[in-house]
Amino acid sequence: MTTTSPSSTAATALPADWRDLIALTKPRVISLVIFTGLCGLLAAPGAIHPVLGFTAILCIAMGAGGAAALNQWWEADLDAGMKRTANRPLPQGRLDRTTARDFAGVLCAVSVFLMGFAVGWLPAAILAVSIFYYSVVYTIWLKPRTPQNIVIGGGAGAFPPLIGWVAVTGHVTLMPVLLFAIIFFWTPPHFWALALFVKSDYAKVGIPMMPVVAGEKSTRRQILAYAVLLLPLTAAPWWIGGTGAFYGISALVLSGLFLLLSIRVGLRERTGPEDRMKPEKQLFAYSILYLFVLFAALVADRFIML
Ligand code: HEM
Ligand SMILES: CC(C)=CCC/C(C)=C/CC/C(C)=C/COP(=O)(O)OP(=O)(O)O
Repeated sequence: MTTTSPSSTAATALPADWRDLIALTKPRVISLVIFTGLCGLLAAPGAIHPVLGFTAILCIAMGAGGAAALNQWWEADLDAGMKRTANRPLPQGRLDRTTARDFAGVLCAVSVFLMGFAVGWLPAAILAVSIFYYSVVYTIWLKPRTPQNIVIGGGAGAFPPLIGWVAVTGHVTLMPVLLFAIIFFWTPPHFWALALFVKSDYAKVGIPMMPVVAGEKSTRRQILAYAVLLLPLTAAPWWIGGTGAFYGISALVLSGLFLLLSIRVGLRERTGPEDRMKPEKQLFAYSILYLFVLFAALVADRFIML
């Protein structure tokens, strides 16, 4: 993919600004990715030397940032066509594509090798899989092809707590798999709530997101189905004895509210223009707060149980 606008050609001569490099890593989105990775590390049974723990989180941050940068490098032309993404550094021509690609490649490579040499090759392998999953499986393969792109692609952002956990314990058990599953099944309602109110953007650039292909009604029902599933799934770590009641009750309350907001979105039949979709915007905003607080409760519970 090449950026062809005259303004971007002129801008390739400019030195890369560090703020644009940071923007390439989608810092706001990956803040939650890093947080869930940190929570996986802190909730795992056992201990890790603080320097190694810090290194593991740094590697997750670099890997997630590098994968997000690869995503933006690949999608520069698509991003240029959508209102939400048109101001990014590549479509604006503030950064040249080669710099972006090299920056992304270095971040990804350093994250995997540093994780491998300093922390362990199992967390490094899972990190490599998640980078590949986001930048190739989701971005290149699934996203332009199927409305199930984020259902299958949801795996990409679900790995960090598993990586954090395995960095401490050295092996995969049911608990970190449950943490993976929680994020995996959280992703569709998180994203489709947003997709409902930016549907026209995706339609314009031909990305087959669920509301564009299956329509609003079907998307709303599917959001509701995932929210129903999240209620028992988020409580499962408590039921299997992996956490105490503090986490279990927090999960039920948080997921109960998630379900209520999803019912409001899921059962809505008539909607106005995209800028009037208040319940959808509220569900999207809450989805982010929800995951932050749920994972914070997991860690708090571990310290309560000690
Ligand atoms: C395939 C999976 C996912 C898709 C398609 C997706 C999509 C999106 C999109 C399009 C946005 C708007 C961002 C923007 O305008 O730049 C967003 C926001 C966000 N996402 Fe996701 N997301 C996914 C998974 C995740 C995961 C796994 C996490 C964290 C665990 C996450 C955390 C966030 C956060 C924190 C924001 C808000 C960023 C802000 O405040 O600007 N997302 N997501
Ligand atoms: C450790 C590791 C590699 C984790 C992967 C982390 C990661 C950044 C996961 C979230 C996936 C994500 C931000 C999708 C955004 O969708 P999009 O890319 O379709 O959004 P856009 O339209 O805003 O570009």
